[in-house]
Amino acid sequence: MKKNFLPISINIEGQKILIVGGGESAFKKLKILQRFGAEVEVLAIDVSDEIKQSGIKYFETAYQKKYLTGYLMLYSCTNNYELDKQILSDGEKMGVLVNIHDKPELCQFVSPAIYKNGKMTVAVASNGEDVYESIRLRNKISEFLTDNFHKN
Ligand SMILES: C[C@@]1(CC(=O)O)C2=NC(=C\c3[nH]c(c(CCC(=O)O)c3CC(=O)O)Cc3[nH]c(c(CC(=O)O)c3CCC(=O)O)/C=C3\N/C(=C\2)[C@@H](CCC(=O)O)[C@]3(C)CC(=O)O)/[C@H]1CCC(=O)O
Ligand SMILES: NC(=O)c1ccc[n+]([C@@H]2O[C@H](COP(=O)([O-])OP(=O)(O)OC[C@H]3O[C@@H](n4cnc5c(N)ncnc54)[C@H](O)[C@@H]3O)[C@@H](O)[C@H]2O)c1
Repeated sequence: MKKNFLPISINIEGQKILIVGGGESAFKKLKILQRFGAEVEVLAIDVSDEIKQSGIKYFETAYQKKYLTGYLMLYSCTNNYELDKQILSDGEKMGVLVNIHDKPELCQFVSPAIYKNGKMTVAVASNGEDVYESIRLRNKISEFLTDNFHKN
């Protein structure tokens, strides 16, 4: 079924967010979420050293549905498509919003390309259909704003 993603801004200051998967993609996602004040936790069979050293709470274990309790939302960055399908189904049942990294067909929400400067945020998205165009447009906007308004 065709998806229609509504762009909204959610307050995640102090909210618990779970990342399933502990590799490079999970680390990138962690950095973005921390910029917005979330209390991020990571659950994965193997958690990378850079995630361990970032000081966040992590669980080095295999995913199970019971671990979803208490989270506002969840980002899955695993390397297992069947597991990702299961996580989406579990999230829907448990009332946890699910994003499966780079898999729009398994996402309840998608992440836009962001330019953030103080309280102002510009978010560019393509309804999950053309991420490279989102990144290109964000970069153009970012250059324009930096040149015209945010010169140091
Ligand atoms: C904007 C950003 C936000 C973020 O992730 O926070 C984001 N992707 C980012 C980066 C990025 N994504 C990809 C690469 C190349 C990596 C590589 O190949 O090495 C890089 C570059 C990189 O990693 O540097 C590949 C990719 N991504 C998706 C697919 C599948 C597909 O499109 O079908 C494919 C494979 C495409 C192909 O077939 O080639 C899907 C999604 N990516 C989205 C968001 C959502 C759509 C948003 C929208 O509506 O436009 C959506 C639908 C789901 C989601 O993940 O939420 C972040 C910008 C970081 C920044 O610069 O700030
Ligand atoms: N690395 C990138 O830059 C990149 C770029 C584009 C797309 N992707 C996609 O993003 C996803 C993740 O990429 P990555 O490079 O971070 O992968 P990775 O292989 O480094 O990490 C996968 C993580 O999933 C965990 N995992 C697997 N099965 C699990 C289970 N049952 N329970 C708990 N944890 C489990 C592993 O322990 C590991 O920490 C993949 O689908 C990949 O195709 C990654």
